[in-house]
Amino acid sequence: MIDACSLESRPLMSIDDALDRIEAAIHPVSGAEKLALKNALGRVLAEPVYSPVNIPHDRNAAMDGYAFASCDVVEGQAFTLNLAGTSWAGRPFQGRVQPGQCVRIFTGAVVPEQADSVVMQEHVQVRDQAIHFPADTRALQNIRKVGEDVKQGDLLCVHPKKLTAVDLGLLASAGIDEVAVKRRLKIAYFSTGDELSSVGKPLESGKIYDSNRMLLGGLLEDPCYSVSDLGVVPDNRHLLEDRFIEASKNYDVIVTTGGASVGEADYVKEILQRCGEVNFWKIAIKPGKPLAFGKIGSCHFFGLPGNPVAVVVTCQQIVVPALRRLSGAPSFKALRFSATCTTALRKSAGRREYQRGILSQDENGEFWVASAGRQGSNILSSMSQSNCYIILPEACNDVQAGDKVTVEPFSLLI
Ligand SMILES: Nc1nc2c(c(=O)[nH]1)N[C@H]1C(S)=C(S)[C@@H](COP(=O)(O)OP(=O)(O)OC[C@H]3O[C@@H](n4cnc5c(N)ncnc54)[C@H](O)[C@@H]3O)O[C@H]1N2
Ligand code: MOO
Repeated sequence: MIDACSLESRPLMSIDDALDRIEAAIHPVSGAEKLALKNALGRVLAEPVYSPVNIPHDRNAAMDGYAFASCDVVEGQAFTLNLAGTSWAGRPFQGRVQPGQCVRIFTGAVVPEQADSVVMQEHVQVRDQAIHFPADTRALQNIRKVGEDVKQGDLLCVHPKKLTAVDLGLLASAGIDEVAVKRRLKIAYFSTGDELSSVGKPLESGKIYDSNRMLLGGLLEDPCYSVSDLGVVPDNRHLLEDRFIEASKNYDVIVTTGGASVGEADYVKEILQRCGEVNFWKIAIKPGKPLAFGKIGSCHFFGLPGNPVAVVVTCQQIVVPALRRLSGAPSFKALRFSATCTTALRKSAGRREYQRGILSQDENGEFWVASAGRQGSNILSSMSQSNCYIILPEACNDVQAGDKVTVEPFSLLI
């Protein structure tokens, strides 16, 4: 698709252009499967769901109290009605409410057909079977109408939608016990590098523990993905090429880390070019510059840089949005807003930087952010201590304490 030499000499592509190229290259999977509702949390709905019923199904009481007919009320006058029986939630009153009668009723219980009002029990006086209603009793209150939440035939859940706990509750309230969801994506990831040793083994001289597979395993945890850890592949052209080709036959997406740059043992982009297509390589972000995106056969390929923080940033900012698109989920924009930076930040113009920050909110609602410390793309400890990205635009230089910066919290809870 693109030749290697021209890739080397180009100015770096912006992350916005890279995201546009990914959007153009990736189309949602078409396969779907039926799932029991209780197993569908986090999955992407494959078709819209309409309600087969009215919710509520029956008129029912919103309060514990007494149900009566408004025609028994003379406005502005106290009145007394005789108790005809009880309507329990799940066990409706079976008889007819005659003029001059009322029914004991509990929240959620069906309101007898002849009644149109419920008064809270705190507002009446009970003497034997006679219920005394005060002069200020209001009729036509405290009744939930048939279909007031959802009407039969209404759209319950739009598609595409990633089903939340609330959606499952809503679908259950309509009696739906099975939904059609998009099939799960098959994703493989592996680390590349001769220096890597898996955790659990003693560390030989010159080796480091492989943290990237642990990172990716966590970052790619999602009910829409079936994720396979394919281990560590050494820096060997033939082995790597074999692994790429083999994995591309069995997975929708391959994510690798390491070997994406220009060192003598960095083979990822070269092999991707030989056995597939490179869509782009290198983007103007820090960390994460030497990211390679392309395809081998029908399998999408993300070659992430080896530095662990670059893995986190590229996975969150680039791979996850791409996977969401492929899974059929609607696109999702992370919340970004302005905060006052309390520390100076080093930055040179050129690449967009995703610095690690610690965000807080004061009692006046103002947002403040401080650097989480050292920003090297090998410094995973400051990433672990941070709770947001401080996003510094390409053209931005050093930031002074007191400057406004854009932040993106890792979660909505800071
Ligand atoms: N001459 C240049 N050198 C480098 C450039 C450049 O443009 N010109 N870019 C730098 C940038 S930016 C990055 S990011 C790294 C990325 O390099 P690679 O993707 O080729 O990654 P490696 O060289 O394999 O590893 C980099 C670093 O990360 C450690 N690593 C690798 N895998 C793991 C793992 N699974 N767990 C933990 N740590 C890992 C590795 O040991 C290296 O220290 O290139 C710069 N160089
Ligand atoms: O892009 Mo690298 O991740 O800056 O260090």
